[in-house]
Amino acid sequence: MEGDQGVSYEFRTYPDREMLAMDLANQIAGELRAALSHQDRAALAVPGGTSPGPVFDALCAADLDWDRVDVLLTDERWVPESSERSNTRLLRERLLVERAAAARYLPLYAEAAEPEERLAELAGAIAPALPLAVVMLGMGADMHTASIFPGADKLDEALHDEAPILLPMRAPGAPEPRITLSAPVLDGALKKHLVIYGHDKRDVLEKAKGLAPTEAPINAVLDEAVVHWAE
Ligand SMILES: O=C1O[C@H](COP(=O)(O)O)[C@@H](O)[C@H](O)[C@H]1O
Repeated sequence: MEGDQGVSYEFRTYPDREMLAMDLANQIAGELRAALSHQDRAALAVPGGTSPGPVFDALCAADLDWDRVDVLLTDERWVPESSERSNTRLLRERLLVERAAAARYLPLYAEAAEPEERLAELAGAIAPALPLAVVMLGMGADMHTASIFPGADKLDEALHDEAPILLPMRAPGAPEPRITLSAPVLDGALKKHLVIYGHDKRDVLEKAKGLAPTEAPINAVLDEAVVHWAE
């Protein structure tokens, strides 16, 4: 296990991204099966961005009771699904296909100019699905995870122990408003996986060690997680 200051995680290195994607998809499928063996439904939260696509490609074919799985994003850019920047679009194209098409999708976006207009309604649909059985996370070069960015307007609220399920978020590095699951919801998942590729992100994770979550939001969700890394 690596980490410090109360944040301890396992770091797994893979020979390449393909192996990482296959192995992680198998692990997540196994964790969902295990959850479904003792509960009616299980929730899986997944990131958007550039990293998760290959894992989705493998996971969508997993043999499990997808009709008892709730799938949601860890965060969304406040853009319609027609946008290239929509995380929902990625999910629909690469995860909610094949066997996984039977899963129930809990959206983080609904048509409105600003996330605040639909926040209560979206959070209300997610509440019964919690706690998450499994969360897969990504991390940006600025140490953000989901849409919990350093310097964001609602950073403190999102990190707070009593944070609501969902928060709208605006940050200097994010071109559009965001909506994100809060840190306690992400951290409360029974199984947590972080996927990162390349030496730059490995260095970023190393530099995050010892930093407060306000500087390195990834530290708010990393304890007891498994980090999956390939070049
Ligand atoms: O904007 C986002 O960025 C992070 C990291 O994305 P990546 O492309 O560097 O993997 C992602 O985890 C998050 O879901 C997404 O909205």
